[in-house]
Amino acid sequence: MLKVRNVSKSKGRVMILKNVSFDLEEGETLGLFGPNGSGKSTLMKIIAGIEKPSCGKVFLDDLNVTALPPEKMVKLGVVYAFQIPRNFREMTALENLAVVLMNYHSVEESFELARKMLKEWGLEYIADRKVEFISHGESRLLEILKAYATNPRVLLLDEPFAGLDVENVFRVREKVEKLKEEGLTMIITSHRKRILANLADRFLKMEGGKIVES
Ligand SMILES: Nc1ncnc2c1ncn2[C@@H]1O[C@H](COP(=O)(O)OP(=O)(O)OP(=O)(O)O)[C@@H](O)[C@H]1O
Repeated sequence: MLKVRNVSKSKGRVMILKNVSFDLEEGETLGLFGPNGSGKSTLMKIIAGIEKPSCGKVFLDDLNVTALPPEKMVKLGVVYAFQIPRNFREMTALENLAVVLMNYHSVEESFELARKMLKEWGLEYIADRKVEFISHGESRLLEILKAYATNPRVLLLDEPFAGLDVENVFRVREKVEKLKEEGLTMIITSHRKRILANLADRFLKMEGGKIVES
C-alpha cells in the first residue's frame, strides 16, 4: 500500500535520513523505534508531506506522492498525529474536533458528531473545556482523535505514549488497539520498543537516520 524508497534527508550539513526504504501493507501496524534523534519524526513527516525528502520517493498504491503537500496527503488518507499535540488552546476540545469534521460535514453535524466521538472515547467530560486546561494525556488523545476524524487510510502516530504516566499510556494504548482492531493501517513511533509490544505486527529499528533492523 505504502512504499518508501531510498529516502534521504539532509538539513544543512546534517544527514538526518540515509537511504530509507520499507513497505507498509494494508491493515498492518508498523512499530518504528529507535533512540531520540534517530530520524523517526522526520521520516513520518516526509510520508505525510510535511517535510520534503532531499532524495528518494514515497508511493501510495503505486501513485508517486513524494512531496505532495500535507493537505493533499490528508485527502489521500495519509494523516500524521503530531508528537506535540497541536490543538487550539483557546478553543474547547469539542470545537477542536468539530473544526476537523467541518471539512467533511455541515457545522451542525460536525458538532453533533464531535460530541459523539468524544463520548465514544470516554472524553465527554472534557468536551466543553478549553484545551489549555486539559491534561497532557487528554490532549494526546484529542490529537489522535482529530487525526482519526479525517477517516484516514494510513495513520501516522508519532510517539503517542511519550511523556504520559502509566495510567495514560494504558488509556492511549486502549484506543490505539481499538483502531488496530478496526483494521486501520498505522505506523507508530517510540523510542522504546517494549511499549509497542502486542501492538505492532512488525518492527523497524532506526539509528542515525538508517533502518538498522527489520
Ligand atoms: N531543522 C533541523 N536542522 C538541523 N537538524 C535537525 C532539524 N530537524 C531535525 N534535526 C535533527 O535530525 C535528527 C532527527 O530528528 P527527528 O526529530 O526526526 O528524530 P526522532 O527519532 O524523531 O527523535 P525524537 O525521538 O527525539 O523525537 C536529530 O538529530 C535532530 O536534531
